[in-house]
Amino acid sequence: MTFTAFLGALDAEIRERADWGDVASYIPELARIDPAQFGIAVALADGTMLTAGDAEQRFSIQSISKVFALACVLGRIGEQIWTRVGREPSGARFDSILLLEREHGRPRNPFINAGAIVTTDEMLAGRTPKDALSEIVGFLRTAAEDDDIHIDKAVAKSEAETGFRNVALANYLMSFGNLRNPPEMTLGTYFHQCAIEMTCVQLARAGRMIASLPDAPRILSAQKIRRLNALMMLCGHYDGSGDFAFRVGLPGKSGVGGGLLMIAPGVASVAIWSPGLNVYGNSKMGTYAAERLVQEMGWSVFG
Ligand SMILES: NC(=O)CC[C@H](N)C(=O)O
Repeated sequence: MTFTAFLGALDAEIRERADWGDVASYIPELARIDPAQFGIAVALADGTMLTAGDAEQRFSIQSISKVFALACVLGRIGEQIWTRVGREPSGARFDSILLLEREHGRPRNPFINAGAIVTTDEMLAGRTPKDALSEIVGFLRTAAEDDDIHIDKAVAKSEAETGFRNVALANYLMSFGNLRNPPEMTLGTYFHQCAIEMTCVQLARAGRMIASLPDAPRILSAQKIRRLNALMMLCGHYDGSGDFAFRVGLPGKSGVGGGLLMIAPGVASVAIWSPGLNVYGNSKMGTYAAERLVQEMGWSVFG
């Protein structure tokens, strides 16, 4: 079977299934989305892009934005970010507040909400929310070589109205002196960053630089690429990170909009979208598709 035929068969198989998982209900704009959708785009080292299903459908990238925000901050202040946020798996839900008290307001890693709020706060150093957001969106446009990438303001507004846990996290960070800007300013920026929408094709293109594909724009140093991959492998799926490594064996980052960016270093950048989520808040069918794809292609970094 050719690679394209495999992706088509995977799409057809998934569409037969009834267990899509549940869409994120705590963000009303995301709660309205039909979970029975699936798209996949694979950018390969030879420059080809293979797709199946709803690969051209825009979706809310949500926490996948955390990888690109971190890449911006690493470019801006480098190692200093690690004084404010750790780089260990949390073993807790993406929006958990539990460890923050015990660890004196230093979030475990930049891919859980508390850590990403700190990263966004750092993006705001010396600039307006508008400028910080322009930098993140601009970074994604450069990485994808596609200017048609935008923020869905309705999703940002929707989350701002109901994101009470993030409000709690930001205030808690502030109480430990680990937030420099007013919580509402940092959160407003964070909600807009999470509300960036992209298609699977755009996201797979943006991921090419993290996969070190030859045709990717050279924006990140080799060391930063290694570190982003390490963090994605260990922390990219919250308390489901171990399960993802066990089942799939590649660095990845999920978002509560049902998106999944997965990196086969030197080989491929893969974006998958299916909005129904599993118990960890990661795409249910997306994770299944990732597992099937990696098995078929033998892409696990563990051989
Ligand atoms: N897991 C996610 O994608 C979480 C992102 C979402 N904007 C939140 O903060 O809750």
